[in-house]
Amino acid sequence: MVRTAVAGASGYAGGELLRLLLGHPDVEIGAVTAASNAGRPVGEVQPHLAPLAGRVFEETSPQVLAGHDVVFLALPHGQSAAVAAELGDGTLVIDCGADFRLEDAGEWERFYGSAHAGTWPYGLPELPGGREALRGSRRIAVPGCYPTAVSLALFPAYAAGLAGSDAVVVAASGTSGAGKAAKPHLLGSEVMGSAGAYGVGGSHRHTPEIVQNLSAVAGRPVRVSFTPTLVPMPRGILATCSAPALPGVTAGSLRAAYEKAFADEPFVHLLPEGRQPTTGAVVGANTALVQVALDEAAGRIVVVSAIDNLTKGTAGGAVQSMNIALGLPEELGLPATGVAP
Ligand SMILES: NC(=O)C1=CN([C@@H]2O[C@H](COP(=O)(O)OP(=O)(O)OC[C@H]3O[C@@H](n4cnc5c(N)ncnc54)[C@H](OP(=O)(O)O)[C@@H]3O)[C@@H](O)[C@H]2O)C=CC1
Ligand SMILES: CC(=O)N[C@@H](CCC(=O)OP(=O)(O)O)C(=O)O
Repeated sequence: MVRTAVAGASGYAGGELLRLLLGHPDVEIGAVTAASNAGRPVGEVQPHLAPLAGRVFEETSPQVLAGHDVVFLALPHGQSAAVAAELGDGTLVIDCGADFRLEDAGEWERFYGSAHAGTWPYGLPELPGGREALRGSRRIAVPGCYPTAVSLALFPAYAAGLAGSDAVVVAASGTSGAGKAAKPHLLGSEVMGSAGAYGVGGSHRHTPEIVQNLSAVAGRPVRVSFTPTLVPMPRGILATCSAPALPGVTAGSLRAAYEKAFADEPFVHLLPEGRQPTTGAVVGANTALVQVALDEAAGRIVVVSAIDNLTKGTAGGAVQSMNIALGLPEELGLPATGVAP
């Protein structure tokens, strides 16, 4: 059995990690740690995790996290590096935060306003070369939830050389993407029955991560205009992405590129023509649904993807990457089906 610990287990990402780890046949759950909730029973804070109800959150410290095969970090940005530094190379550390995702230190400093901690292998196995980067790794940076939805949607077009360099993305997210901590704009009375944009004008910190992924696949710089929006639902991201269609691209060649890219992917499904992804269909699933179309009049490739931000967008992606790093079957313990209605 693989002995795991979850730091930040009282939060949304930590709670989703625990839900998935409870269903993983090769895993046992060791330490579950928190900050302000340390000392409280898990059942009080995460009532959906009934099998762990009697456990108590411990403090997040190197001593508590020592002695595990795998440590998942689901901590606020900037907290991971100090914790990871205390965990030796014998431990697989999987960071759900942003600290180790970006390769460009300048971009990190520009968007996060602090010193760059470094770069770890990136936990999006579906990207070209993604699995190879993770096998045997002892450190993994889990992608941001928007970059997961957007990169899965657009990388096949860039990998096949079908798309020009200017991508435009508008993505809607459920409120759990913002974490559990109380924030005025997330009050029920502010969010219910209302949708709005934020991080407009290229200022959202996921922009450089999306640029990094698509540029690596394209082999040239890709510019991305990314606008996130907040919509009144607890979970889910719906990303509507477009890029110029290069000369000669047809609806047939585009669809063929996407069919090829996802043919062997256990968790990414290209929907039959005419059906569109919905977030409701992936709630609780480690699945991305994708549809692609050619807008001939506009000369643009349009791709829509849907994920659950907490599952494929965070915790599911983290467990999938753990499986690959440890040489376990990639799909082990991961739900591919959603909860409906
Ligand atoms: N929510 C999402 O969809 C996604 C989240 N992530 C990433 O996952 C990480 C966690 O996010 P999320 O679960 O949403 O956030 P939450 O606010 O829901 O949870 C944060 C967790 O971190 C703990 N914590 C807070 N401050 C500290 C500290 N100084 N030291 C140690 N622990 C601390 C909290 O403990 P306590 O509550 O006990 O104070 C809680 O367990 C973030 O880095 C986020 O970027 C990544 C992708 C998507
Ligand atoms: C709705 C909402 O607020 N979403 C978050 C993104 C969540 C996520 O993936 O972010 P990390 O980079 O923090 O891991 C945001 O826009 O900041």
